[in-house]
Amino acid sequence: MKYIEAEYSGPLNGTVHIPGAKNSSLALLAAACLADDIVKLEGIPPIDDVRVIAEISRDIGMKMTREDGQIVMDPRWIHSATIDPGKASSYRASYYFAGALLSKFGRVTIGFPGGDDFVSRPIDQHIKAFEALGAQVRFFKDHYVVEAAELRGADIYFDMITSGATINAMLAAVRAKGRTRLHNAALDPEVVDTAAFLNRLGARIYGAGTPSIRIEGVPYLNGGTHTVIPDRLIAGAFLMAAGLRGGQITVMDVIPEHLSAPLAKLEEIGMYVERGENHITAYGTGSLRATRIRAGMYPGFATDLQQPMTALLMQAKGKSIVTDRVYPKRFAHVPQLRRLGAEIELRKDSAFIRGGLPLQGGWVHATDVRAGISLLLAGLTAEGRTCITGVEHIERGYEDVIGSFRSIGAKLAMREMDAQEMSGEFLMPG
Ligand SMILES: CC(=O)N[C@H]1[C@@H](OP(=O)(O)OP(=O)(O)OC[C@H]2O[C@@H](n3ccc(=O)[nH]c3=O)[C@H](O)[C@@H]2O)O[C@H](CO)[C@@H](O)[C@@H]1O
Ligand SMILES: C=C(OP(=O)(O)O)C(=O)O
Repeated sequence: MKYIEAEYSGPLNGTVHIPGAKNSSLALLAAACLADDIVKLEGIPPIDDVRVIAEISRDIGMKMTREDGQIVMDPRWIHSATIDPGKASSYRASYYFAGALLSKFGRVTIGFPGGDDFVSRPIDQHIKAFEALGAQVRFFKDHYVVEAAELRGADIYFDMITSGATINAMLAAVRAKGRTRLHNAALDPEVVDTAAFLNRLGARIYGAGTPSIRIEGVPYLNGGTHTVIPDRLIAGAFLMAAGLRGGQITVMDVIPEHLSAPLAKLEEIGMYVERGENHITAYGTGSLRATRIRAGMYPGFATDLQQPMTALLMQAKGKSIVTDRVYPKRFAHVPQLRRLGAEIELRKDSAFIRGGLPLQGGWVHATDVRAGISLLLAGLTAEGRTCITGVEHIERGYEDVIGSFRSIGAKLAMREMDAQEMSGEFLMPG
């Protein structure tokens, strides 16, 4: 079994090129099914979730190849809208295949979504959107079936702001008959990116990035080329790393506006942030102030950044509080951080952090991609060796986590467990 070994590293300094966004890529790759000709996508990261999509694409007859850094998708020969339950449940965004295949096939059979486990991740709003457009949805043990003889435009009111259901409703409505209006839509950059991509193929989506999106159905979509937006979550975590020990990190090829809320927090706790046109530099000043984080939907502080932020706030003297309004139970990283000596209490859906305490290396387990990054950052500030298992979760979102952090001076290595380590002595649950 693989694990990441992290050692105390001192200030981190350097420049990191930020890859295309995982969460946008997963939507765009499924959205390519809607086209009637070849689609080329630039900047899709070669991460594990994308490898699963390549397998699904092969199963349904969509040719997917990587040529000169572009992903080329040929949706003209798709012959099946049945997605293997095992593959669907090995990542979260498989649900986009339901929205993307429905208008062409009238019936999609697909396994339940997997992905990071935050206690509860319902898909009722996706189902509500499909039903509003005229589909019937039936549930079975390990899969569900979405069926619609014809999709007709409708008004859809989301009960809460959800990026996944907003994108999925757009995918289903693009080739529906007539006008669809999405109310209380998510504002996330990934929603805007998916709409921009579909519009490039000939879709008519208006208002993406606002709470009201209007979609005028079209009978077909052309091929085309699109570049995925940069990964704001990877960028955010690197910028936080600059604050750990007073370093200086520049993230290149980003859209600084996508990170407004986290950057404001970094400044609030005493870091210095310089915003360029397509880059951001964060400077750690060596002393951090405690603060209050309330993770919320975009443009709020991203739930996917509260875990690396927690690792950073462990370095800020005083009491910080982190609350997650999107996933109130998303604190699986906390018991693991405690194993390194962190004093963090979980009360009423908030983490109360007593910062400024020394950390001591140990064995910890990453239960999801951002928890893994949180543990990695903490490991870089702990005395001795921190060993992080659950690497497969981190690799769902990062192409080369070791290489990219090493390029800024982090002492990290990928290791294989030896016989003694495999005996389980080090793998006690949190
Ligand atoms: C692949 C992908 O893009 N994943 C991201 C996406 O997940 P995902 O698309 O699953 O998250 P959503 O934006 O849909 O979820 C937002 C909130 O709505 C709730 N909800 C959502 C759908 C639904 O049918 N019913 C419902 O109650 C969720 O429980 C959550 O509280 O957005 C999350 C919130 O920014 C991020 O943490 C994930 O990294
Ligand atoms: C929650 C995340 O991913 P997913 O929705 O794919 O599980 C994440 O990227 O932090």
